[in-house]
Amino acid sequence: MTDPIPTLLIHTRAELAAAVAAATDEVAVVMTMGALHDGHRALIRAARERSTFVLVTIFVNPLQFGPNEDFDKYPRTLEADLEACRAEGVSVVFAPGRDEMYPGGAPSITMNAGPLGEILEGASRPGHFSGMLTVVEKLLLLTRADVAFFGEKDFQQLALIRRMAHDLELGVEIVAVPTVREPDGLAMSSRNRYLSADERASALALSRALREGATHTDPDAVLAAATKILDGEPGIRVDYLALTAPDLGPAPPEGPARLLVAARVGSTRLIDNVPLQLKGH
Ligand SMILES: Nc1ncnc2c1ncn2[C@@H]1O[C@H](COP(=O)(O)OP(=O)(O)OP(=O)(O)O)[C@@H](O)[C@H]1O
Ligand SMILES: CC(C)(CO)[C@@H](O)C(=O)[O-]
Ligand code: BAL
Repeated sequence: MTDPIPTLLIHTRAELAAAVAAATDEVAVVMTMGALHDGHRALIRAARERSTFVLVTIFVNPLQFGPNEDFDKYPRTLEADLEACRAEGVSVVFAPGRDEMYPGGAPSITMNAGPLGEILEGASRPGHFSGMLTVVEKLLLLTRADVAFFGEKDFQQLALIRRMAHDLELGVEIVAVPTVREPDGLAMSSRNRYLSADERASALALSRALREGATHTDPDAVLAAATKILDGEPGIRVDYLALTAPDLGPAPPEGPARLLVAARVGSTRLIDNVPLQLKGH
């Protein structure tokens, strides 16, 4: 059903300030890099349940891409994104250009993601989390967000944003939304559109491995079951398979814990994770 309030598309900080000043409800923010899919729409719906004023940001942030990553080819689909936002009753879409986000060029002062920014995704993508946190912090301030919604699909990102909000007293509530999957289990991701049919079939090994691992309650059995499936799929190159606690520290003997995976399928890098119920032993 289309919301009766038309979605406003804006590109500048001045327009954003005016839109936020006119808000008559909590400012509920969903940050994205565009190429919206049903995972993003779940975030938007969660935000809509919370507030009548939902603000979606669309910005492919150059600061969080490494020199050999996919910044240039990252899908940019503003018209379709706007349609999705209209259908979900979004009040405002803020889609700034690079100069609007980083006037004067790349900032000389950026966020430090700390030790949690160095492991897993951070080890494979140096500087990624510093760039991500820098833009998230700027967007939280520019939107004057009361509450912001992030997907569990990017679990380490979510953990870091929570920690930044806590450690720096940002005064914003961070809400996590569970991962939305395709019917066959593949976690939705804008990068799935890079996959050929064969690569997509290979990519299913990630969710299958996590699902199989999560049927076990002993950490060694979890890892062994997941590894067996990943090793049996020649079309992927595993970057890491890791069992961690919710804050991404070492896993405790009792749950809750999480199983995370990252792998390359052709030239596409995908990530996924699931919660675990571990038993003490
Ligand atoms: N399948 C999903 N389920 C729930 N949330 C998701 C899903 N995919 C992305 N999100 C969330 O949407 C927000 C914006 O993510 P982003 O625009 O990077 O999309 P993406 O699909 O993760 O893209 P990519 O993985 O290609 O970078 C993030 O909070 C992210 O965790
Ligand atoms: C949070 C985010 C929008 C910051 O650029 C991005 O990392 C993403 O889309 O997950
Ligand atoms: N989806 C997380 C943002 C990134 O991969 O750059």
